[in-house]
Parts: sequence; C-alpha cells; structure tokens
Amino acid sequence: MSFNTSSLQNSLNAVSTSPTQSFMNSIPARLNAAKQSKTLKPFSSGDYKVLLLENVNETAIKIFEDQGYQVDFHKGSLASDELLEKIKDVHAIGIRSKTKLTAEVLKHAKNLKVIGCFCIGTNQVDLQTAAELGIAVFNSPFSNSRSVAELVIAEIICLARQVGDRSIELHTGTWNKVSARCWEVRGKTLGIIGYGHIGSQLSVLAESLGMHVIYYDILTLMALGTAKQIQNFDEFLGMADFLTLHVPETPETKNLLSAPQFAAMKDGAYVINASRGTVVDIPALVQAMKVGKIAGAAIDVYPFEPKMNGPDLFTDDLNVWTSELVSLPNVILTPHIGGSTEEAQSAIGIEVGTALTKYINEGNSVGSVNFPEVSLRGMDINQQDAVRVLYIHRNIPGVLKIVNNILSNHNIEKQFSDSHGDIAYLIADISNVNFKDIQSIYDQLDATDARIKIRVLY
Ligand SMILES: NC(=O)C1=CN([C@@H]2O[C@H](COP(=O)(O)OP(=O)(O)OC[C@H]3O[C@@H](n4cnc5c(N)ncnc54)[C@H](O)[C@@H]3O)[C@@H](O)[C@H]2O)C=CC1
Ligand SMILES: O=C(O)CCC(=O)C(=O)O
Repeated sequence: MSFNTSSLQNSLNAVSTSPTQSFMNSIPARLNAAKQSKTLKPFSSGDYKVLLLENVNETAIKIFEDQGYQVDFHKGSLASDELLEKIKDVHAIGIRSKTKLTAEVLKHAKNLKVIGCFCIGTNQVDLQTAAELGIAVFNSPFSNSRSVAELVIAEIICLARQVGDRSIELHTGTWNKVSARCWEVRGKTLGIIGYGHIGSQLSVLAESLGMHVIYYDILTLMALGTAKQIQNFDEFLGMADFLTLHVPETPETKNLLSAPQFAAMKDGAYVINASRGTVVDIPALVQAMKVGKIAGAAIDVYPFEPKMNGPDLFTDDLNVWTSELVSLPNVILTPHIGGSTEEAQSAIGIEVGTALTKYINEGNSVGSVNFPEVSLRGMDINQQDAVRVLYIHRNIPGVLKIVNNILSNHNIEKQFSDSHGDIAYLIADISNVNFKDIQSIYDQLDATDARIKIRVLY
C-alpha cells in the first residue's frame, strides 16, 4: 500500500489547527473579501435629506456628512407647523425626547424612510403608525444609562443632606449650618422601580455606597450584588428610604406613584424621578410633601417640557402646578439632563448615526424598535449587474411567491425575510440586472397589493 506523506501531513495540520489559529489564518482572506464588497447606496445619496433636531451630537452630523447626505441641523425642537413643513420632504429625521412624531406628523412625511431617536425612550414616536408607513425607528438602548445612574446617586446624597436648599440660601447670602434631618446614605434602603439598564446600573453604584437595594419590576430579573426583588408593590413601597423610578412611559406606568402609593411609603421617604414626566402624579407629590410624608424629591422629567432652552419657560403655563412645586423645600429640579453628558451624547451620536446610515445604504434594520430585524452580507464588488431590492410589505400569505415571481428573470443571489406583527421586510440581492430592468422591477413590486415601501440599492 502506498502512503502519501504530504497528504497525511496536511490532514494532521488541519486537525491540529486550533479554532483560534484557523480564525487567525482566515483573516487575510476575509479582509480581502470585505474590501471587495460592493458599496451599496441609494441611487443618489447626495439627494438624501436628514433633518436633525434637539442638538443631536456632532458625531452624528459628521457620519451623515461623510456619506454626502444633506443635513439640516437645529439646536431645539420645532414648533408644530414648522415641523410639518420641514418633515414633508426629508428622508431621515433625528430627534431626542421632545419632538412628538405623532400619526398626524408622520402622515405628512411622504419621503421619510427612517427615524433616529438619539436617546433611550421612544415614547415620543407613534411606533405602530411608523411601521405601518414603512418607516423604521432606531434608538440608543444604553449609551446614556450610566449618566442617568450617576445623576441619581448624586441626587440621593443631595436630598439626604438638603444640599439644594443650603446652596440656594448661600447664593442669596443666608448662612444656615444645620444637621437636623440630614442623613448619611450608608445603611439606608434604595427602592428601584424598573430594574432595566439604568435601574440595575444604579443598583451596583448604590451598593458601593453601603446602601441596601430592593427593586420592583414587572419581570422577574436577576439581582446584582445583594439586591433583592420584591414582588408585592405595596410591601416594596413601605420598605424604601429612597424611591427612584426607571420605567418607560406606557399606559401602565402613568401615575405609577400617586396619592395611595405615597401613603404606602415610609414617613420621611425621598422620591426621585428621572424616567418620564407622566410616571409621577406631581399634585399628589406636592400634597405628600406639604404634610411631611415625603421629605424631598428630585425631578428631571415633566409631562410638558419647553421646546428649547431659555428663561421664563418653566412656568404654570407649561404645567399648572409649577409654582407650587418650586416653592417647596428640598426639591431638586433639573431640566431633563439625566442623559446629558459629553460621553453619552457622543456615543449616542455614533450609535444611532451608524444605524441610520446602515439602514439607508444597506437596508440593514438590525436594532430597529418597530421593524423586523433583517440584514444581508455585502455584495461581491465584481457584481456590477447586481442590485439590492428592499421590499417592506404587509404580513399576509402569498406575498413572497408574487415577489419571487417578479424577480425570477434574474438570479436571486441571496434573500432574507422576517416579520414583526403586521409588517414584513424582505431584502433580496439579484444579479443579471440591466439598468433598464430596474424601473420595471420597481414598477411591478409597486403594483403588488401588499406593498408598503420599496427601495432599490445599487
Ligand atoms: N432622564 C433622562 O435623561 C433619561 C430618561 N430615561 C428614561 O428611563 C427609562 C428607563 O430606561 P432603561 O433602564 O434604559 O430601560 P429598560 O427598558 O432597560 O428598563 C425598564 C425596566 O422597567 C420595567 N418596567 C416596565 N414597565 C413597568 C411597570 N409598569 N412596573 C415596573 N417595572 C416596569 C421593565 O421590565 C424594565 O426592566 C427610559 O424608558 C426612559 O424613559 C432614559 C435615559 C435618559
Ligand atoms: O437626552 C435626551 O434628550 C433624552 C434622554 C432620555 O430621556 C432618553 O434617553 O430616553
């Protein structure tokens, strides 16, 4: 029997190559392949218009400008009529928490393909209507979580020591050195409502200060450190010295803390709300503070917030109870700055700016909060006769058969489809396409009953 030593050697080498080694060996080939991916873009990216409101970070502006998109940047949010006017011909919009993209606004947005919420919360957007109109929405799920958690830690200490009041007094010339009803936070109990990204981060920071942490959440969640989940809300309310809210704005969280909940709390407890303004019933809080039940509060978010920075905006005209709230002792009021740090804003700009660009240029919807998450690997650079078809449609039976029939004269290189409720999204790379075929493909897809939005990338 003859024996081929070189093939044995090869096979031994193959077997003895560790996963790490084989990964390393494949890098040059993969880098080469990546270099050779065709850069996809909409037909003319220079025609792409992006409206950026609410001082979205410059990192995002740079990402969009580098793509050649036209950027219209505004420091504040826009008055309703101006928003309706501006949104009607932009392809992408970037907002933070103030701009309300209601069904009415979205219906004006005839060219809008994608919305970037440069923040965590997406309650300011009608997500369902956006999906029905084929508009994908992206956010930044955790880039500002640490900033919020740090602000809350600062507020816990400032409330316990009445720092806000002492500072206001000294600014106006009053020296008032007191220790009555001022406390250390060590050994006190922090109750966290909503143990998600922010709540759990805060839990770790609070324990490092020697606080006991309990939390309440509608989900059963793993406790970090020695924190403890409490299932019964009333029992939970009665255990905490400090209560802080980190829940999204939903119908269930509206007035989550109101008169009955304040009554269930410990005498002299403190309340912190850096979630959404609808979550705490402020008149009930004012009442609980007036009778001494609640010893202090830090509020960062309000049912109505001014559209831009400036004096004389935080008044009773905005929220009827404003003057009563500002007249109470030991109340720290901040203008929705929980996530407002250089670190958070820069990271959010990059994260959401990149997500929008990938959606515009490649159709990649991974990370969208209202859309099926779909992505396809890049196209071979040599495939000059290939195009990518993006077909957003109603999720009804038989659609893919119709679409593939339309595409069947070409070679379907690869395709991926997924659905999210009533909305489905198909990406297909097809080759063997003459330039003149593109219009015909588009028109045929456009004529399908299930169609919501179509794009073709070259
Ligand atoms: N003040 C500010 O500048 C900022 C405010 N926020 C607000 O904070 C909220 C929370 O942010 P994350 O921690 O990132 O969200 P997350 O989604 O990671 O966590 C939210 C938690 O709340 C829980 N939850 C939902 N409904 C609940 C209910 N009815 N009762 C109890 N728990 C409930 C969820 O199960 C989840 O664990 C955001 O939705 C946003 O509104 C976020 C960032 C900055
Ligand atoms: O920074 C902002 O404008 C909004 C922060 C916020 O509330 C969020 O991320 O949900």
